[in-house]
Amino acid sequence: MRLDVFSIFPEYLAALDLSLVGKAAKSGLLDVRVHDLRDWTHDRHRTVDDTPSGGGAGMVMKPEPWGEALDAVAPVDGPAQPRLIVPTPAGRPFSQELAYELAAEPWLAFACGRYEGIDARVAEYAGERMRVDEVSIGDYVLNGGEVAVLVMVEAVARLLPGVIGNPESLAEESHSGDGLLEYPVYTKPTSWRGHDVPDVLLSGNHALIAQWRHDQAVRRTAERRPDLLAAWGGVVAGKDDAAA
Ligand SMILES: Nc1cc(-c2ccc3cc[nH]c3c2)n[nH]1
Repeated sequence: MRLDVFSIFPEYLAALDLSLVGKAAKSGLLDVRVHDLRDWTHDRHRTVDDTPSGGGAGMVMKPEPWGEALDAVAPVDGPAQPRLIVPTPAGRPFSQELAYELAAEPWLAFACGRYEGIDARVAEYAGERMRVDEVSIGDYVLNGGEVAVLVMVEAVARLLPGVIGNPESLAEESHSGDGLLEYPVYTKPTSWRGHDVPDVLLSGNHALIAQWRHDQAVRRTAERRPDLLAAWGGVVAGKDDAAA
């Protein structure tokens, strides 16, 4: 997978050189290219923003640098076009389902906005030749798209074959196949500062352990994300079990 990221703070994306994504890039599973949007400005101040049409507070990102950046990185007459992801509080919710969908794309491009956002015509223009998704990573407001891109790139990259060591662990995560939150995990020591690992996990009885983990996942989901439980539609062992 090729990933292009456009930002006026390219150093913000240095985190993509680390850990899982960094290793995937070094191994050739990912081709990560970070671009400074100001490389497509032509004035002495490398201007990327201007006042909002119609008035209002703050500044808006000018369309021209974005148009030139997209044309340079994904030429109109090129052999392929990326899927463009634009982080915004006004976007469709990012989800594990969308992460899996994006992980199947050969080429993603991320447009990091700043100020009050990017001139709306940029997404319109890009939409004439590539798929554009305006995406929110949650109902809270950041100062720019860079953090959202780091979140989405990590969520997507870890789904790529060969990126994480044990693909089986993907199946048991929160928001994975069964729609429940993941169960609590423990390791050694079995007793720590007066807190013990649940006995069932030391029993060696794999059927009992699996049942306990499922029950814990249902309980957690009922307590913390009743909305997911409704969607899950599974039979809760008993009202008391889930709520206790
Ligand atoms: N989910 C979410 C996205 C954002 C976001 C994304 C881009 C920009 C550009 C300027 N402010 C921004 C905020 N906040 N919260």
